[in-house]
Amino acid sequence: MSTLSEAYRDLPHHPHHIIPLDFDSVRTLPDSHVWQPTSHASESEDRLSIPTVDLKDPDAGKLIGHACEAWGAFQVTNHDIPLDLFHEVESEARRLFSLPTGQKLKALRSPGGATGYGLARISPFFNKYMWHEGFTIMGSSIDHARDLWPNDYRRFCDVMEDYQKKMKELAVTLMHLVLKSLDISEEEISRVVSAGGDSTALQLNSYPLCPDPNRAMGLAPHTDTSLLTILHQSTVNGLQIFKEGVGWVLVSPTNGSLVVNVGDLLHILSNAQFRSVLHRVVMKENQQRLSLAYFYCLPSDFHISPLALNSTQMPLYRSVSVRDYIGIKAKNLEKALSLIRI
Ligand SMILES: C=C1C[C@]23C[C@@]1(O)CC[C@H]2[C@@]12CCC[C@@](C)(C(=O)O1)[C@H]2[C@@H]3C(=O)O
Ligand SMILES: O=C(O)CCC(=O)C(=O)O
Ligand SMILES: [Fe+2]
Repeated sequence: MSTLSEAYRDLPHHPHHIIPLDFDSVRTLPDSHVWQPTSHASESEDRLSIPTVDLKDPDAGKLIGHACEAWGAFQVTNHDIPLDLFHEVESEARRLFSLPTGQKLKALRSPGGATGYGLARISPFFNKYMWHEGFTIMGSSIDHARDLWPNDYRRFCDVMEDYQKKMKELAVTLMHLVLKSLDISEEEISRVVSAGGDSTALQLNSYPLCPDPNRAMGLAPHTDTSLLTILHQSTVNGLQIFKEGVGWVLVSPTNGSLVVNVGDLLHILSNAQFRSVLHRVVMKENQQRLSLAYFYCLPSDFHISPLALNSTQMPLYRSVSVRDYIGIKAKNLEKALSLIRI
């Protein structure tokens, strides 16, 4: 099996698109980080929100299916992940992002690497920089953590491992419900879900305090490449998802609930019945914002094609390896799905 990180090895980034700004040293927003003002759904539409699904509801599978079809996203409650764990991960993430820039750069993602400290991978597609720094973990974080805290890395690694373990269990539960709602056979469900187990990533996102939040962009519009993404947001607003016919809709953090997004791989697998959701992070508040995004993906040598087809449906996408899809998306951020359309 080929790990997910292998897929990024031949897609090196220029250091300009890896090294974040020294956010602590700037007093005004540099021109390189100034974006056009962002549009927003109207106030009445702003009251719209993505569906919330109680995981203990006997109808959870059906409700998740409807949410994925209508929104490509939902919030999940009653997931049994203790609130304390979110607080511990947030506290370790804060410890990391509050290190001096020179120290954080010791864990910088290498040009062909997938893990470590740096800008979002989508950075090269935009002519302005985002007000964002990230830290990507795939399994153990020991190598980077040792570089950051030579004598004090254990706690960070343990907390991140514990969180990834809990997230994986939740992702497996959600994947079973999602795929069942698509009427995919048990055999196919097991094949997909078991392949996903070792191809996951945890992204710690920080949106530092910004001198001019209205002209900055936290994270530019994108869809995730994953099957599913499970997101925890700190108490600060900023995440918006795009709903056709409505516009950008705010997803406010609610204590303990997690946001689940449909990613491109599930979009392909479901033959576009569940569409990967466009989302972004805007900087409206005068506070640092943190989020934890867990990506449930597939190994790079997995060949993905539409599975949810009845006898009258034609596949909309050709079969493609995850490695090739990531390669296509690395060159064409927005058009990747249309480039594999039959
Ligand atoms: C598994 C992954 C998804 C991701 C690329 C990555 O290897 C780890 C970082 C992820 C992230 C987080 C911020 C947004 C995003 C588009 C990016 O630039 O890096 C996603 C990537 C993705 O979904 O393609
Ligand atoms: O910070 C957020 O709320 C969203 C993060 C995100 O979209 C991502 O990591 O892919
Ligand atoms: Fe995302």
